[in-house]
Amino acid sequence: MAPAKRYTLEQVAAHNKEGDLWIVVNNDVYDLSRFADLHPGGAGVLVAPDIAGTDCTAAFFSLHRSDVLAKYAGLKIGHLDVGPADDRQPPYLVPAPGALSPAPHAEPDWLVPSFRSPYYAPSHHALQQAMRHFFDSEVRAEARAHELSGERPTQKLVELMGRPEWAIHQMRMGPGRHLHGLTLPGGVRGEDFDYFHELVVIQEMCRVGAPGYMAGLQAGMVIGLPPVLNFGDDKLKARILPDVFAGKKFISLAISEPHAGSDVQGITTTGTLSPDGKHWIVSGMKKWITNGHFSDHFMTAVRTGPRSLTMMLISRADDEGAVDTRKIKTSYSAAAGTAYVFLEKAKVPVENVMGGEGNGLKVILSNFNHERWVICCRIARYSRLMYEETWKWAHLRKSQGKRLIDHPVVRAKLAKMIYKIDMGQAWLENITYQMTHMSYAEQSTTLAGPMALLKTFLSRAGAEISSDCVQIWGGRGLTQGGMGALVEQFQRTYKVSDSGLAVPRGFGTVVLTRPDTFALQFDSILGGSEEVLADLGVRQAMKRMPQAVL
Ligand code: HEM
Repeated sequence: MAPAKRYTLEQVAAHNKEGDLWIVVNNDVYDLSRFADLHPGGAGVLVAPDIAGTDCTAAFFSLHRSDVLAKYAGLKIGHLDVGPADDRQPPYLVPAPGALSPAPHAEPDWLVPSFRSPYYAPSHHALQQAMRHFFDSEVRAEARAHELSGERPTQKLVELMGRPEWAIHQMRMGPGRHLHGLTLPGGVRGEDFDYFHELVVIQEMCRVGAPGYMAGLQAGMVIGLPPVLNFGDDKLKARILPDVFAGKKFISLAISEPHAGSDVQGITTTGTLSPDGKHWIVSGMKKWITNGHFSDHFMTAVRTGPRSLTMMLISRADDEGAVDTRKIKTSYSAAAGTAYVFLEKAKVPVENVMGGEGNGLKVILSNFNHERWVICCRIARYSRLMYEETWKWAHLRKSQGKRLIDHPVVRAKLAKMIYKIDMGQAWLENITYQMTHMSYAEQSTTLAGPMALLKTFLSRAGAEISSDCVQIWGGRGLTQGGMGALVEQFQRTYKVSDSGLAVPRGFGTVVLTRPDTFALQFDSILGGSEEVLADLGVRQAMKRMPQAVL
């Protein structure tokens, strides 16, 4: 490759008018002669005397994200000649794909070079590096574009994630036999994959900063597939798992309904056994089904008797025409494919029943702790990303002659963000450590309360961080795209992270009201999640209280 051309500032200055317009940004020279009329910020700003033909790096970075330079790399014609090669360090640091952020507190402590952690081994670091590189270079650009446009993730990308060398869909299902025999990114042995590895995958995904798009990227699988893994027989697993893990087929969890969003007892989707006993005939309607619009399979809660709820796998291909879906408009990105699912006498083979007839509640509840933990990993990382965005912005943006960071009121808000994100991550890692050392049954009894309180804390902290970020960003925190894009998205979508996978599917919190009945509360739509989960945490603690303590 020929060496890039080098220009002096004097040479650049000669191109300073409409039709012949060069500028310097971060030691690179751009020819904007033909782009000026297409510039989203207008041509006028570019031909202004303090911009045209000058090094306008500071002005540029106070108005654009560094992604803009990557997207418009074709406008670059060479480098600024700044003397000996050793001096050519650009004024603004744009981290390369895969790099750690140099901004303080932008990474959890275990990734800060001078910090030590008892939880993470070399294999966690190796996986983190591989995941960071993958998501920065393969996913970020598509994710941010589709978050705005509402397009679902491309099939090409979903299949790339499913390739054996990445196995990302498999890793998102957590530790287990489905990973055995695999060599995972970073050289991690499938048998060694633990909850900290899973945490790494989830948190690296979140860093891309596109919550609706990320929901479109197999979130339905994360909540819809566990019953197949935990209750499906070998034949069913062999039929369903390979294509889902390869990213060729999609699965959703289909529980919530328009009339029974918060109360599973009210589920009206009904199944009756066919006269030959070979099929369930299922009719009804589901709502808020994440990925539903493009899913091939639906893990569906079906009423099979007055007091009997049964989970069954309903596939479009099993009864073409009996399963239909329609997209629902949401406040988060349409990329999530949130949908209605209509079932019209769908014929479901009896072998597709999960965990036995009438055991639907057991199947649903079996994944609740894990699902809440996944949500905690997500909110913790999204909140940190919002802090990072705002911290960097506070250094770029000037107001009243000072940078925002030089105002005590802004620093006070950043301080609150930092202690919340670092506390949340530390608590999350402690709980994750307990998970790696407990049996599933032990986790259910011992960790349900702490997990509920952790999620309450993280979702409350996320709401407060989002609000403080918008205050600092001002109007840019309220307009889509551009500098404040991530903060704007988060204030509009953190309820999705808050209740995570629960909002789209309609349930978040299980409240055991009587031993034989239960209600599932919407997590954040009705605003009850924090209160309900906090109460669950306290009630779980009450169970552990001896009869009398003086
Ligand atoms: C390589 C050169 C440039 C490219 C490729 C570029 C591209 C863009 C793009 C894509 C946007 C839309 C918002 C976003 O995605 O961030 C934008 C907005 C804007 N640009 Fe540029 N731009 C360049 C240089 C400049 C320069 C030198 C200035 C003058 C200081 C400028 C001023 C603006 C303004 C005022 C906006 C609107 C910002 C807002 O809505 O807050 N641009 N530019």
